[in-house]
Amino acid sequence: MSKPQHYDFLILGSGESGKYLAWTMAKAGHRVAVVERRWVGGSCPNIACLPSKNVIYSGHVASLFRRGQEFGLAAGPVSVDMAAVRARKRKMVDELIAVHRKNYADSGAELIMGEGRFVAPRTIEVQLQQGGTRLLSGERVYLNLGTRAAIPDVPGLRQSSPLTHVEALELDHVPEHLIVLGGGYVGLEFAQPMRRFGSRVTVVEHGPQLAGREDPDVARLLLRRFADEGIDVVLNARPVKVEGRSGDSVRFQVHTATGERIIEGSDILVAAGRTPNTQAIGLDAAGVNLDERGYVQVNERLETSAPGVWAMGDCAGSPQFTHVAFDDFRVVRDNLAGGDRTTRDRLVPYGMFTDPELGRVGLNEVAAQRAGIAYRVARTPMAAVLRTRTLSETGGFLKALVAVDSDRLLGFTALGASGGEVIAVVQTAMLAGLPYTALRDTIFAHPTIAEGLTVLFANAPVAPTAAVQ
Ligand SMILES: Cc1cc2nc3c(=O)[nH]c(=O)nc-3n(C[C@H](O)[C@H](O)[C@H](O)COP(=O)(O)OP(=O)(O)OC[C@H]3O[C@@H](n4cnc5c(N)ncnc54)[C@H](O)[C@@H]3O)c2cc1C
Ligand SMILES: NC(=O)c1ccc[n+]([C@@H]2O[C@H](COP(=O)([O-])OP(=O)(O)OC[C@H]3O[C@@H](n4cnc5c(N)ncnc54)[C@H](O)[C@@H]3O)[C@@H](O)[C@H]2O)c1
Repeated sequence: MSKPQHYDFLILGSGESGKYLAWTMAKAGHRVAVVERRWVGGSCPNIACLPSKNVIYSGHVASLFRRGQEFGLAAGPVSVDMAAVRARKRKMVDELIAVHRKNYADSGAELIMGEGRFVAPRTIEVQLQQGGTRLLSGERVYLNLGTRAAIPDVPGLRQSSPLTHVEALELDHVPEHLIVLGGGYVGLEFAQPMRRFGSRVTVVEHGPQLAGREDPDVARLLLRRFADEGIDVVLNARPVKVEGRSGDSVRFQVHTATGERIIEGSDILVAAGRTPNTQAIGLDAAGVNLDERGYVQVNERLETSAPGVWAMGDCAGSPQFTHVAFDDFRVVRDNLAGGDRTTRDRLVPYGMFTDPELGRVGLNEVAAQRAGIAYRVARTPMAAVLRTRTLSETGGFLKALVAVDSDRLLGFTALGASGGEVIAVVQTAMLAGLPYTALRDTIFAHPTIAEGLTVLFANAPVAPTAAVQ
């Protein structure tokens, strides 16, 4: 083996955690290299969070266009130009990539475009994008490998060349009939805008409800809203087989509680969870152990089984959100500076960018019941939050869980206009250890969605009389 080029920090994958670590350490004067095979800045700005929210917003505008008369606007027939939707998304992504490249240049961190593979402990061979190879070693090595769409083992599915979120974000036409496999985050965030662009959409979910980790009242409302928009949802569906080719025509056979069902569509989108990018990159040669699902095994300081090697973000089994990957960076950064920061007991908020939008922080009812934690519930319909009247977006509700033996906030769910924003208020109160009464008695600006918290908490939360249905 030729002699590797040595770095103080060698980072495999330029995702959320890796890029911030690279920029921070390079600015502090360290010699830093980041190896990235495709996406400058990782998934979030290129193929995940930000482009999907960009396209979702175009879908929202399409829905407002259709509702134009309701707002006193005489709208003609709506036509959707998917190539223009894509162009707007691409422009945003290009601008974000430029910002990333500038951050690399300004910080002095070296970005090496190519596929990395371990050939020895803390030593990576890179198949360079422009051809050739480079051998690199690191005093400290960080894995920020991310995940990719999992393709369930359904006969014919892989052969049908299904869309994943990557290809779905690059469509230049509206699919005639999109079948979405999976009713979780990705499935729901794609199903609704595609419907709003004019596609027929069928969501096939093998669980008993949409958004499986959420309370049934959240799932029911989303189901009703999807039905109102003309999205067909098949629950408790066991995929049997797929025939045909996505982009042309597909025939999807599913087994449901009421018997076999054939769904004929033009395209199929796989949104059924994630697979970590940890295979065939020599992690065994590096002494890095994986767990039974293929994620890198780490302790709460994100140290792997190999000395001098850390893992961060999705590939380390952290909750799969960009804000969590960012916090993984902060854990590593602070410990490098001599701190003692861990991933334990993090208060992780969630936002699902459906319409109505879902925001959640802390416990919901199913999680509290599963953990055997007693709680009281405060609940108010979004229609009682006056701002929603001004928007004609009155669907949804606010729901808070409060301890039984104190006024401590246990969790908060907002399903409705700005649901992903208003949770930040409750999250901050939870972090500060404030009782719910502090929010009840705060003067919030009128008319804002946050003002709804005073409405929500105006009446003392009550203990649930029965398990949530
Ligand atoms: C459609 C979609 C929408 C999402 N929306 C949101 C959202 O709104 N909010 C939110 O918080 N989260 C969202 N997520 C989740 C979020 O995108 C991920 O949790 C986050 O991007 C994970 O960041 P990461 O740094 O762990 O990995 P990534 O950003 O995936 O970075 C890993 C990088 O490593 C590179 N890589 C992998 N292997 C190698 C190798 N061998 N050599 C070189 N490079 C390699 C990959 O190319 C990639 O760029 C969404 C996910 C999807 C799929
Ligand atoms: N707004 C956001 O923050 C956001 C958006 C998109 C993705 N994400 C992250 O990415 C992760 C992955 O998203 P996802 O939607 O792929 O996964 P997910 O776990 O959220 O949902 C997958 C869904 O597919 C279903 N499913 C799995 N296999 C199936 C099969 N064979 N047949 C039918 N249904 C099947 C599951 O029951 C589940 O409901 C999310 O969990 C989340 O962490 C976040």
